[in-house]
Amino acid sequence: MIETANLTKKYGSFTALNDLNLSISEGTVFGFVGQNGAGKSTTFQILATLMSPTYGTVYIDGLDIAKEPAKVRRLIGYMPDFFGVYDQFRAEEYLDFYGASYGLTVPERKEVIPQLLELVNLSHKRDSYVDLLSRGMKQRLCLARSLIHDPKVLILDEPASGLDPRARVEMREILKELKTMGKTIIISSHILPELAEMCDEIGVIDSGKLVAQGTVSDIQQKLQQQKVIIVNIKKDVEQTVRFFEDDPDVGDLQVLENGAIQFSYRGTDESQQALLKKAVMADIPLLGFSQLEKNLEDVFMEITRGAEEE
Ligand SMILES: Nc1ncnc2c1ncn2[C@@H]1O[C@H](COP(=O)(O)OP(=O)(O)OP(=O)(O)O)[C@@H](O)[C@H]1O
Repeated sequence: MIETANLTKKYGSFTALNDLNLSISEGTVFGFVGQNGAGKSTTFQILATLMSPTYGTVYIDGLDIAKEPAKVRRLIGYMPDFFGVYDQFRAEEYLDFYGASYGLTVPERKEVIPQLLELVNLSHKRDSYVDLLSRGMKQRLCLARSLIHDPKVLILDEPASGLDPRARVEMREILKELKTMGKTIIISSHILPELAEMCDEIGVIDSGKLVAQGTVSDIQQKLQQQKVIIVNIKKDVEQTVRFFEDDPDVGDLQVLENGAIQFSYRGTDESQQALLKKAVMADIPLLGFSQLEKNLEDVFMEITRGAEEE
């Protein structure tokens, strides 16, 4: 549904996007994650036909966005990260204004606007002035606005930013509903765990490059090839350190304050099993031998740091 090839954007001599290749199939909720300044908004503005790339192509539903931008705009709903709301409008009027600008007739608007207000839980605020709505409500209204012409594809730039946990959960529930309606959704955030909960696939962008793409578990697995092992012992620290240091797959070994030994391990699951067996046979007084689970935030920090060091 969304295909980018070698997408590159330069601002003067600064490269904000560097050969970005994305492939997002229909009905997918795709999370686009990266730190501040990674290139998320730049990508989204290009996808939304608001900015031209310096180089590269984008196809949305088979249409080349450079050649048929008007058709593409009918297909997409875009929610920018900063949105101006027209404060003098009430919520319902605001949607009516956008509906009219998309060419919806009065009867069409009368039908669709109550449905959208219901979808984003704002039916009770239909007559409230937009500037009196809370941040979360404004964000939901903006989402409703991006849906007014029933687009197939939604491009949502940090829709959950600045929301409190409750408002984030509400936003997540709405996105789930949109997914069941068959929409293809690309959504950005700088918080990986937040996206992981609601997305089928994740792309990680760093300094304008896509550094990882796949399902959340794919990415986690890929990044956990270098494991961290913790060995708990109460005695024979030196002998234990020597034993593990002898293994070629062990690195960065250190004795922690609580006396446990920690090291990184490059071997396979099978060789890890063999190492544990060998330790038991060698009478190492093991109390514990465990693999440190990295959480998603650790994983994200690791990949983005990795790209910086290249
Ligand atoms: N109009 C512009 N002129 C020059 N540089 C720009 C312009 N717009 C963005 N940049 C730079 O391009 C890089 C990518 O910016 P972009 O807004 O796409 O990042 P982002 O991932 O959306 O960040 P954030 O999470 O902070 O919104 C940044 O270094 C930014 O400073």
